[in-house]
Amino acid sequence: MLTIAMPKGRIFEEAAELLRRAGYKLPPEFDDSRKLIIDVPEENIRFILAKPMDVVTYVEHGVADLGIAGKDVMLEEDRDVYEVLDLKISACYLAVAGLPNAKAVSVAPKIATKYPAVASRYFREQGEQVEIIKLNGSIELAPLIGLAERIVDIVSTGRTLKENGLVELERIEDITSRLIVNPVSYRMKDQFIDDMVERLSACLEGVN
Ligand SMILES: Nc1ncnc2c1ncn2[C@@H]1O[C@H](COP(=O)(O)OP(=O)(O)OP(=O)(O)O)[C@@H](O)[C@H]1O
Ligand SMILES: O=P(O)(O)OC[C@H]1O[C@H](OP(=O)(O)OP(=O)(O)O)[C@H](O)[C@@H]1O
Repeated sequence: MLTIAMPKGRIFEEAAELLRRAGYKLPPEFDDSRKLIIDVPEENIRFILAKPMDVVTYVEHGVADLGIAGKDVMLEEDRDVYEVLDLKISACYLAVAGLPNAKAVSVAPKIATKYPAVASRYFREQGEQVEIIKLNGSIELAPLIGLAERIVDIVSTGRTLKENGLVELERIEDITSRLIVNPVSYRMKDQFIDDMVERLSACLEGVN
């Protein structure tokens, strides 16, 4: 039996839809349940429903063979898992944003973000010394209340930036969700995993 860590929240619906298009018969309870473990015996699959940031932890520790995780999480976490397929769902991007016409700060401007590793790496590559402030959500608040000069956050429609009077300053990286695999599972259950990768790839053909 394969165990797949599925992210709750935004990614869930698109991921479930993709699995169904690939021919996996997911029961109706899948879409509207508070259960955290859902067995689908007909497919020989157990799904565990986890927070998006935790999916990679379950897969790294081998309690899930596979998982679906945003590239943003992969970039932030640097875990020992294989990324085997770009599922091309839940598209968004990471960007630097701030108030328009903000005055330049001479030493180490403060950057608020849920992605401290991504932000540190980005500004190091830019040769800019910054101070990173880790937040867990509502990142756009930080420049509005003077906690930070800029933010690094996910942008999708751009609505949150706009409605809070912020502007995008630099685009860091495009993000989509990825199929990730535990390295040991990859060797032990390879034909099951290869089959899933093949079926999902076939669905994605022609998707840009
Ligand atoms: N507009 C968006 N904002 C945030 N994440 C997005 C957006 N669009 C797509 N994504 C993808 O969805 C994932 C986040 O999903 P979701 O918003 O459900 O979780 P979360 O808010 O990060 O989790 P938590 O409940 O821990 O705060 C991201 O990792 C990213 O890959
Ligand atoms: O460009 P948009 O379509 O407006 O989407 C981007 C916003 O969505 C996410 O926040 P989320 O709704 O997950 O809330 P959070 O701030 O609590 O993480 C992200 O952190 C941005 O704030």
